[in-house]
Amino acid sequence: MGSVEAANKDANGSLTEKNPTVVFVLGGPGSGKGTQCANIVDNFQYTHLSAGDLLRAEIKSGSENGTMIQNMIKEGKIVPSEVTIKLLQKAMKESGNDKFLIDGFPRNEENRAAFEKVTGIEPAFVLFFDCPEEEMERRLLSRNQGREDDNIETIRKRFKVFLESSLPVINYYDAKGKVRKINAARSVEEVFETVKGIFGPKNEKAE
Ligand SMILES: Nc1ncnc2c1ncn2[C@@H]1O[C@H](COP(=O)(O)OP(=O)(O)OP(=O)(O)O)[C@@H](O)[C@H]1O
Ligand SMILES: Nc1ccn([C@@H]2O[C@H](COP(=O)(O)O)[C@@H](O)[C@H]2O)c(=O)n1
Repeated sequence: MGSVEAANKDANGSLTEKNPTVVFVLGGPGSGKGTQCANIVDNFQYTHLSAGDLLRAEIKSGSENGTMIQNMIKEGKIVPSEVTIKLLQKAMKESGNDKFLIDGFPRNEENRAAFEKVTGIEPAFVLFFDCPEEEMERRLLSRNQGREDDNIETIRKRFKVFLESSLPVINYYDAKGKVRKINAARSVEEVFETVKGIFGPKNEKAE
């Protein structure tokens, strides 16, 4: 048996010897996080969990939190950690995997500290997709997925929240040497070449 110090908590917050590997995937709205996560899942043994997708699914499910979440998303605000972390824990448990790309989380200091406290999990590293606002704005306005927050008014609010609340989280992990910063203002293929180099051959899926 390993030491308790070496142990993590499982998705329900109980101590376990199992060590899930978590990679946080961060970057501004429209920087290409979801697109690159899909490529990573195709090539490596990771499960992709998008906090935004989980919150949108929660609205659709008719949950009692649905209206609150919908209003927060429309305003580009960050939903309280308690809600998002519960959704992430459930999805982690249901996946049966132990390697996760957690996309769009932690979005602020409250998200970061609460996740660490509740799960005991520290990320292996943090992918940071760095992209100029003008490019992110162009991408979001032509995404055409019917998202209620892909309008110029909400996009501006999301950019502000990214700068004020999410960048400090990236800086926190950068000070710990955990950030892998990627120039996201290139083609999807070029960005993925860099991403592949970060994951390396170890977790690559067999052909
Ligand atoms: N490197 C790229 N070059 C051009 N367009 C891209 C690139 N990466 C993604 N896109 C497109 O930009 C849009 C936003 O990409 P994506 O949804 O992956 O971003 P995101 O960071 O996950 O956004 P959000 O945080 O808003 O969910 C999509 O329409 C996607 O097809
Ligand atoms: N940790 C998070 C992640 C997302 N949200 C809310 O969802 C919106 C959309 O997120 P995407 O990652 O899909 O762009 C985001 O603007 C927030 O309103 C959240 O609250 N907490």
